[in-house]
Amino acid sequence: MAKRQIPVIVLAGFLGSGKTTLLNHLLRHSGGTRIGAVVNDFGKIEIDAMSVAGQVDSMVSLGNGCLCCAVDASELDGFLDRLARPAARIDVIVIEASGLAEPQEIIRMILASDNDSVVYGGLVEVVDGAEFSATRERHPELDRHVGIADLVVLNKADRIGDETRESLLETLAGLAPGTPVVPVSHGRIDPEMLFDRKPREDHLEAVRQLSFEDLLLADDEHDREHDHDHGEHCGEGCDHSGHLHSGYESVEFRSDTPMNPRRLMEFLDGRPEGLYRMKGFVHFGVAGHRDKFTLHAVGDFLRFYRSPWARSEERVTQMVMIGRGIDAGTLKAGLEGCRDTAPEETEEHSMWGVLRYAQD
Ligand SMILES: Nc1nc2c(ncn2[C@@H]2O[C@H](COP(=O)(O)OP(=O)(O)OP(=O)(O)O)[C@@H](O)[C@H]2O)c(=O)[nH]1
Repeated sequence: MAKRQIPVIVLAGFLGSGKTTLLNHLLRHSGGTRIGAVVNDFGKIEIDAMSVAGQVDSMVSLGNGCLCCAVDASELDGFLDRLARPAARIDVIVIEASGLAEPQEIIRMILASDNDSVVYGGLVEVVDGAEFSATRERHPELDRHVGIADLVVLNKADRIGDETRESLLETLAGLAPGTPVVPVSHGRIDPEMLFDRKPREDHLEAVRQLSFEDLLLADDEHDREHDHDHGEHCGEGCDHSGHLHSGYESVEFRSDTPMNPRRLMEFLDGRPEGLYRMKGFVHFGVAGHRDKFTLHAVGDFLRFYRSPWARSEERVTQMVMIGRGIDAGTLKAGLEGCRDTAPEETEEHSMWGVLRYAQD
């Protein structure tokens, strides 16, 4: 009998298009299918990895830099080996590329892998319905990404009208003739479009039999060992010219001191144009608002998602900012100026500005 190979699906799409949202949707609706995820964050603080962890059967994180530029593909190979080993009983592997990755480079790495337990399973390109037209003007490379996709997900359908949607569908059909394009909101595609779901009972059985602690622990160790300083850009020694991420940099910010809501909103309102993407978690510590506020900014879009902190979670603010022509020093200084050493004295109405953009 032929050996069963595990499909490796690449999930790509520009910054903030909804890849993590789609991956989380797949993980929640996988039925009995065991998904292994490889998450590639562009910034040093692994916000995407943190947003996916806990929902997935097994995850490895390729943080800090762009996978597509890895000089040495063996790191990805090592991760694929780990996820594909029979004991992990993974049915499908999804690689969430960073929002600035060149998908064809990742596909090339998968095809070049000498692991015969895995097989390239296709490219899913997520398109941000609200931003695509503008982003495409700045980054004509995106047309090529759509062109090589096996499935195009026109996401954020809820943010566009019928006319825009029809016009985008037409544009996408022109860029990828014959490729299915599915308009959705919040990445809610039918998982069967990507893989055959197995019955739930088998899944429960599998979960009972297996612990993935070892994999996660091994990842931590691996991350420590490979804490190579790629610099705040992608890396030295790789030729980025013509790559989507050329000129982009990421800036990280972390604070144990809570943030003042009013000052943070002023900072966000005045964020520079080149700062396209922000994501992270904010701790305000203001009475009545001591929850975790997950922050997402994509272009002009800004949203806080409010949720309780997990018991084990540190109450810290962590943020990644990605953009072009941004000044790391100015951004960090701006955020440092938002720190609030006495949040207990901050009046509750200071939160109003934040709450206007918040949802539970
Ligand atoms: N209104 C709306 N918001 C969405 C939809 N899908 C995702 N979002 C929001 O868009 C923001 C970015 O979503 P992510 O899933 O983090 O995007 P991403 O592609 O993983 O982002 P990067 O990894 O930074 O490239 C978040 O605030 C999501 O909640 C959608 O269909 N509609």
